[in-house]
Amino acid sequence: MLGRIAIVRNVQRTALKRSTGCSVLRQFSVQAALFKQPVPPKGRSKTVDDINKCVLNAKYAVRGRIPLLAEALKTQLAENPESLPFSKIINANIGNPQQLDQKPLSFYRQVISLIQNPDILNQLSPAELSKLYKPDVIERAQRLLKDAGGSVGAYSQSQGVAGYRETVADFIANRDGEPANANDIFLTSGASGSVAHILQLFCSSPENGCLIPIPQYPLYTATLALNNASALPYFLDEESGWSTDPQQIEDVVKDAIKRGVTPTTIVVINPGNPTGAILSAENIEAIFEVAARYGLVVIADEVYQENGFDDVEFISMKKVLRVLQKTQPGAYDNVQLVSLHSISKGVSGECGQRGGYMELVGFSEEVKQVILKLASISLCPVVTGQALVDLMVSPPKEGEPSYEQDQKERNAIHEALKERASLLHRAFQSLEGVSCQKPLGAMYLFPKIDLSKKAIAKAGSLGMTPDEYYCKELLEATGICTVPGSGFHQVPGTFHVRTTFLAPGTEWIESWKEFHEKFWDAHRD
Ligand SMILES: Cc1ncc(COP(=O)(O)O)c(C=O)c1O
Repeated sequence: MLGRIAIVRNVQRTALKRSTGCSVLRQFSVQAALFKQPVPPKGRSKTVDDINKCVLNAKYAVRGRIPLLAEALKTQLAENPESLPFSKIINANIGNPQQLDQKPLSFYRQVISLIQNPDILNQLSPAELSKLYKPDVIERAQRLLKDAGGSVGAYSQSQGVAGYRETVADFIANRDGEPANANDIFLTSGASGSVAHILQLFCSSPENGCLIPIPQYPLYTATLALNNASALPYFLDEESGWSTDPQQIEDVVKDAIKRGVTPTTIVVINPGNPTGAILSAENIEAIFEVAARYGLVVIADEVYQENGFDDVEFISMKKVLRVLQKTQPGAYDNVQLVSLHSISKGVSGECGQRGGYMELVGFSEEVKQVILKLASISLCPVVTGQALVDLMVSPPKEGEPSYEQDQKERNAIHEALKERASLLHRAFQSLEGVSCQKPLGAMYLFPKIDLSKKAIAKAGSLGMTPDEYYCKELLEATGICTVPGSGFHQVPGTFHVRTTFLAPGTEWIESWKEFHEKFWDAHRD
């Protein structure tokens, strides 16, 4: 009761204080007092103005304005299929293979089905089981379950299941011909989880920063924005197949230091997203030279290492580092490398299952413990995602029962991707005002579109960047959803569009060509 009276008095006092002639409020407070209604104190609801500015500043173009418009059009199509000039949305905006009809590899899913439902293993007789699953599927499922402590529903070690990390270490050792240690491997929720950990560690304020390639994958600028750290762009050279210029990298480092920003890390995406370029061993050596001179942690984003075409060999950064360390003893001992891989890409395409790993090279035990602490804050990555990492790095081997079927499926995916990449590349080459570097790997093309002054002015009048305007018009005319090059950053004054070549069929390529011709004619200067 006393509390209520106090509240009423408060209301009266506040109303009186604010009133200065406002009789309505005074009347209200008198009424409230009369009826002795409790007026609970109320805090202000939070609005966008209250949100952490770092979060507000972070941008992520692959799920930006154009994909949002695509979602709205998808809903419109579902409600009224005749209302648009196309019958479906083609999601060429994101490297999400299974959204675009890529079939999951049977071996993976058979093993996963058993570890998710171990009753099948435990309750069926061996004869019944062998009718459903090949022996190597059963063996792998049993091993994965045992390594995980019996159930994938239990938290694992924060660093990832030890047995799975052993498999990853074996894979790296075979790939590079250099030893790898399971203690240096962290299993993560996709490569994105690794990036979040490493950038959080070394990029924590505007006074330190990370060198990122331009064009870049927006995960990097977004994560740096979340950490309120500086992105230090270095430009890839489009005309020479998106090559990396070590002199320019060094200039960026020197310039940052002059401005009071300490460069701590450098990102190298190889094979490149969105460029599709693959770095040569010489290119990689030159990057390590700069990294060694300025003490930069090298983040090697190698999630597309399986996506190579035209026999251009992918060489891991770890392998090149080890060669440098052997041939020039002492000169590269200080280099620290974090290399990333993921189940989302390659022929696996298991983006939704969130699995990946990072290998740490050249870090002290103390630093690794801090990374472990960071990993333990989110307990552990999804355990089935971890199991898929094991499956990705150790597919059925020749002579094993699932080998032939698995190879057939892998080759079919690989060939389809290669064919579509070259088809789309040829289509872009044939379009007026468009040039496009030949993709050597990854899943994307990044054509340059020399938009006219008229198109640029029209975009400005709509409050859009010119490439965003092109993407919007493309989407509204054909249903093809792409990402404006500005989301990946680009040389000022140039305009690009990023598209995946994952979408099946060729009709969408034809409708893009038709759209472009009309757009071009309508926007001639
Ligand atoms: C270059 C690059 N790195 C990292 C990622 C994130 O991959 P994940 O799904 O493993 O988090 C992507 C996704 O498209 C990517 O293109």
